[in-house]
Amino acid sequence: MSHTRPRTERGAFPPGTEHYGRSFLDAPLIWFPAPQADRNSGLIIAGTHGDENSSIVTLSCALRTLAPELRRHHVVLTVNPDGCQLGLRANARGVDLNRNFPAANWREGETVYRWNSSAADRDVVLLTGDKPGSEPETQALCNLIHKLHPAWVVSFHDPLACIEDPAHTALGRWLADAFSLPLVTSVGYETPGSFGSWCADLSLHCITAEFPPISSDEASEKYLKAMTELLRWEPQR
Ligand SMILES: C[C@H](N)C(=O)N[C@H](CCC(=O)O)C(=O)O
Ligand SMILES: N[C@H](CCC[C@H](N)C(=O)O)C(=O)O
Ligand SMILES: [Zn+2]
Repeated sequence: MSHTRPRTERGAFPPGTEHYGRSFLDAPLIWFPAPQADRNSGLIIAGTHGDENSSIVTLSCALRTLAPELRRHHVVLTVNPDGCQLGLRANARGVDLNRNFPAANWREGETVYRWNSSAADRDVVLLTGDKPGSEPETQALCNLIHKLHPAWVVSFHDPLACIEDPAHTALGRWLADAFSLPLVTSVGYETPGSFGSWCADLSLHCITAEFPPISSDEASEKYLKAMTELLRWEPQR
């Protein structure tokens, strides 16, 4: 039996999508439960930053490529659908969701990011939210994780071109090899109130996978095999 659907049948998602809340602008927050779920199932997320499209598209392509009954891990393609619709890093309220998680290190006020990969400085200002976990997209993802108890989470971003796995695990090494990206213990700057900070407070293993600055078109070719294998990854026995 083939592990993949023929290309002609990859236009539509397999059935079985569920909703876990609504965005600020009332878009559905969608997740894709794993047909092969068990206590080892992880959660794969993308689109926390709505302007980081290449991993969203590649993860979508992988979901439509793998024979659905073989998927072991749950997926959220787009944590921040309003940001995607508006072409924003932030959500529709100007909050960087990856600085809004109710982690012990959450900081009130503003945060900054780089305009694009050519920019030397992080000088574009966003908000961190009125309080930890103030945003509906953040709250809904936290609730989904409390319900699912995933064994691990892989969170896709771009364009820093690395696999950040502070815990040095087999999955981190596998990702670095499969995506041909360097394995690091930190992205190299502080991210208070980030998803990874919140996971660390919960002792939930979180790996951040940062694509390089690459188009969705190129990423869907270069990384489709690795992303499809990630959806059914299991540790070597
Ligand atoms: C260049 C891009 N707009 C950006 O902001 N890059 C990083 C953050 C990357 C990410 O959130 O995945 C930055 O340097 O702030
Ligand atoms: N480029 C991402 C890095 C996230 C780092 C990760 N360790 C996390 O805590 O989510 C950001 O600036 O939001
Ligand atoms: Zn990002």
